[in-house]
Amino acid sequence: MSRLVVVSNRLADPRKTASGGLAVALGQALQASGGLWFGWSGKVVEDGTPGEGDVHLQTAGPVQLATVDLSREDHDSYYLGYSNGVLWPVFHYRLDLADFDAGFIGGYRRVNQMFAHKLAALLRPDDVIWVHDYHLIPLAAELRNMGCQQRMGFFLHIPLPPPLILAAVPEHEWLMRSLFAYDLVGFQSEADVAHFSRYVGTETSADILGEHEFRAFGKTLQVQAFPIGIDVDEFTALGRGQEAIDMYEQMRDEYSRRRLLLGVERMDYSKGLPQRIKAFRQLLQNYPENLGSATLIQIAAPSRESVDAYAALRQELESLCGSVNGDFGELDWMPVRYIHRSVARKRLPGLYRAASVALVTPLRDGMNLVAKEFIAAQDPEDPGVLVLSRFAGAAEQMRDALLVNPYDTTRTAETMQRALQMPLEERQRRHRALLQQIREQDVHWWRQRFLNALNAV
Ligand SMILES: O=P(O)(O)OC[C@H]1O[C@H](O[C@H]2O[C@H](CO)[C@@H](O)[C@H](O)[C@H]2O)[C@H](O)[C@@H](O)[C@@H]1O
Ligand SMILES: O=c1ccn([C@@H]2O[C@H](COP(=O)(O)OP(=O)(O)O)[C@@H](O)[C@H]2O)c(=O)[nH]1
Repeated sequence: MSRLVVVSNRLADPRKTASGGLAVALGQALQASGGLWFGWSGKVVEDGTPGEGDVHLQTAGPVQLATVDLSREDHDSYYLGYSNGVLWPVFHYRLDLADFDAGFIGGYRRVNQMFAHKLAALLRPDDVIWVHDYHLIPLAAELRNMGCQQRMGFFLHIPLPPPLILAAVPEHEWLMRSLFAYDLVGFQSEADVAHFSRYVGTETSADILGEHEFRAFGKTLQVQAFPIGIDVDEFTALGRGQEAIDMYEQMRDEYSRRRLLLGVERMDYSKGLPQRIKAFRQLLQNYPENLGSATLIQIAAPSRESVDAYAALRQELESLCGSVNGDFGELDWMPVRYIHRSVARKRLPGLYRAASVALVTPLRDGMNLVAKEFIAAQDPEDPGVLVLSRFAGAAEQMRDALLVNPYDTTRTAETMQRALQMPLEERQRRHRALLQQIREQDVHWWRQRFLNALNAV
């Protein structure tokens, strides 16, 4: 049987809990199949030489980890600069936040070439290679240049924007052409597939052979939606752990007289945090019965803090939380509990279970695994309600959540109120349907479907 080789910028020891959706999901997927996981070690070498980095090999259960260090210059131009300063904002429709510094692309190409070079030395002829995310779009093209002929698939964890937005990236043609070095490209949603198809139709001379098949640059490419899921059983088991139980009991006691609304994410402008706080303010203003009761716990885990847009977001969010607390808080009640730290994944199920309402309201999100984890953590007899942005990839699957447009503050506040007031029978019915959905399309289903499609090419 072929060995699975997974390549991603971010990786984590699959035996330990990780934060960040990609590392969590790939850890779970690889734990099941075994194989090699190749990526950045997370280490930055201050005086390292650009384009060079040591490879560290480590065995973690059925998975072999191969990680590469990055020099400071490579980290800043490839990871912070091009990946998170250009591709991330543009792919999340935020042209206003993109920093099109011409210096970044050199680092992006250099690191992709270095990854290809280091990875090629570890490959076997019958390996199946699965590359992940926007950091590594040109990796297959680099591997092919070096003569690698293995099957290669690519999965984009973030959204693909419509062609006219994508075209704002100066190197868009090169990036999209690079995708044709893969045998299969997967996106999170049907909307992303439609954007790819429109791009190919309007910006290239490719032939559209079918809904999922494109031919260009002498190569045929399969493209499909593969919405990522979670390991529901693993997450349920995490919920039975002592850390989660302690967290649940602590929250339940503290909020026995109050209603808890919860937001959990990385501090990222794609997650719609300021808009959420504004909607929560309106909830307190328009529905005064919530005063002294409704409490929003907002976990905003630090992320990519050296990118300017992230530092600005932090300031804006802290000022909004402060003003809601100043205007509405009482000596014995603060409406917003904002925490700029990550919560260990082991404790999260307890926090989710204690919440009456989860607010998952990104302005744009590839998928959003928190939405799925929240459903997995609920007590089916007395479940909380999921308020979900229609702009999260998860909204294509999770139709029984309360879907909102996070830009529409008044309606989002109205939906928060509806969630807080939802009768038990409706909560149970919606939760049942959502739980069934996340069970059917879980992380194992995602991995199997992608790999089956890749093997069938
Ligand atoms: O690695 P970081 O820069 O610290 O960022 C964390 C990850 O963020 C993004 O996650 C995405 O993948 C999730 C799983 O498919 C998906 O649910 C979410 O909507 C995406 O935003 C990013 O795509 C990853 O590469 C990062 O590792
Ligand atoms: O304080 C935190 C915040 C997030 N997470 C985890 O990080 C992942 C976030 O994934 P998601 O797809 O929601 O968003 P991303 O951060 O990948 O954009 C989820 O598994 C969360 O449980 C965590 O463990 N602690």
